[in-house]
Amino acid sequence: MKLTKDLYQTSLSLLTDLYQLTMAYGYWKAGRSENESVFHLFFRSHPFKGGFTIACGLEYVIDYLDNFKFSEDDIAYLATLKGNDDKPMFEQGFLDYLADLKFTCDVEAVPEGTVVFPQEPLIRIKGPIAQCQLLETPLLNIVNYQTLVATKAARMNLATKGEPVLEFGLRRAQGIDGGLAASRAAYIGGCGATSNVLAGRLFGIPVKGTHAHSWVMSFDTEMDAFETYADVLPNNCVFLVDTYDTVQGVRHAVEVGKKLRAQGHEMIGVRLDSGDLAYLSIKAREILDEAGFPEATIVASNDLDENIINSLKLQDAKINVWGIGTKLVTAYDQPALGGVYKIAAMRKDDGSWDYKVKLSEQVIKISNPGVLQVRRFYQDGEYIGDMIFNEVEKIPEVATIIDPMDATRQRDMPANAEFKDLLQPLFKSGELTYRIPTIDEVKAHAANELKNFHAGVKRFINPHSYPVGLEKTLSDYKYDLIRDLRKRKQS
Ligand SMILES: Nc1ncnc2c1ncn2[C@@H]1O[C@H](COP(=O)(O)OP(=O)(O)OP(=O)(O)O)[C@@H](O)[C@H]1O
Ligand SMILES: O=P(O)(O)OC[C@H]1O[C@H](OP(=O)(O)OP(=O)(O)O)[C@H](O)[C@@H]1O
Ligand SMILES: O=C(O)c1cccnc1
Ligand SMILES: [Mg+2]
Repeated sequence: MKLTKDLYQTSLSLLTDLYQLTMAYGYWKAGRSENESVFHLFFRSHPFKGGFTIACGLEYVIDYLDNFKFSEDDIAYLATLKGNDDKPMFEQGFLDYLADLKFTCDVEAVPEGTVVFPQEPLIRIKGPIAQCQLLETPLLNIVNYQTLVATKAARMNLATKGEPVLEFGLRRAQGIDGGLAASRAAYIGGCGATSNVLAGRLFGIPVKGTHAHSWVMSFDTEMDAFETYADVLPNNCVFLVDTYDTVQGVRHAVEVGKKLRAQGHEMIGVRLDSGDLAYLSIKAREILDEAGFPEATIVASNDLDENIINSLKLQDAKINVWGIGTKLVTAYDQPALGGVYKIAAMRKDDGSWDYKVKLSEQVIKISNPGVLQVRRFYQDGEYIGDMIFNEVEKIPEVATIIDPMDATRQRDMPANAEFKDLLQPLFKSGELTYRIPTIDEVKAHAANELKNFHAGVKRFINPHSYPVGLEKTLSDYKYDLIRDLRKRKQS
């Protein structure tokens, strides 16, 4: 395969599971492909046993939808697919339909960087069912991973309490696109910069870095290595001090730092990459301070995550910059977000909606019917609860929310609370109507959002569960529908 030509210049419309295409074929053949439907993309529980999730990936989704089209090359490939009888899987009429297909859906979504909760639709797609169906896999592929990594990054940045986190993960990321998407999501989640130069180029993220052990090892002495680096990049010196003996390494950095200063440059600092990072950072701080480098930064790296950062903070570690790779970009302790995409309504001939529910023995897996919107209530600058409601039905004055997992848990939102609706219009009849924010706006939005939640939601151990519920008439309707479906199942 010629990687760049075949993979990166192809249309992404085939980036879907085969069953989406066979279902689209079925809808078309049965004369149902244009029937209007509503699908929601949502997840069922927070990753990392946490209390919050940062929505991410929407700009990719917008780009995907805006370019959604089957090229001649795609159609030619689909024409080669065969069924079990060795005959073409799809008839020509369907391939012609795909070749002429234009994206015509209405799309609403929660802006990237917004803090979101289980059961809340992140994206809502309304339009011809064949189109909605084809989008399930690519949308989940994009949103699940970026949301996961943005959330992991936010947790790590909460742990460092404002000290910069540098994302160093490219070498451990899940392939080429994984590496790029991770760098983007990590930046949105709060990281200050990435080592990934292509991500810097593509997304406008700051790039930063130090040097590796190989640099030191390629010289006869550590001093030689530091001095040569200082000659070449006098304004970019973060010396990696742990190749042989960390304390000795810090002393060598100080010596080179003094020479740099005499030449009018300032050493940025040192990096620790092994050993007891609490003990060694305290020791390094002492040496640097005594030698007249109180401003020198101490960067730490080595399999860090939010829990180790917390522990290092408790040990009074003197680390000011945190380099994190593997555990960030692989979302190490939970490598996938279980986001799903479910149908929630079909338009009837008389123009009204036929609402849909997926039954399950597990309450958490019963889907929510309706054309859903999320209303977030706030009081005195703090978010107090979210209400999932059916936008096309009238709702009572008093906002009562009912826990979708336990109908006995309900509460009324105060009448004087302010609110905002989270899902914003992106596409109207297939036309993009949304101003795509810059990545720095998205990052700032995520940081602001997190500030507005009670600290309990953000703690790592047994986080407070923020109130999210179904609006009362929606909840009642859902239970009626479930009872109805169960009765039908029995008969
Ligand atoms: N003071 C500390 N408290 C808690 N965790 C720490 C502390 N210092 C380092 N760690 C973490 O402990 C792990 C140490 O990993 P490991 O046992 O491989 O040691 P190492 O220093 O990398 O060893 P080596 O010297 O062989 O490279 C890393 O995840 C590191 O972030
Ligand atoms: O530890 P991470 O969070 O993944 O951060 C990135 C790591 O990548 C580099 O070393 P690498 O892991 O390639 O080698 P080493 O750990 O064996 O030195 C670097 O020195 C960091 O330790
Ligand atoms: O610049 C660094 O220090 C760096 C970059 C990638 C991985 N580890 C460290
Ligand atoms: Mg390593």
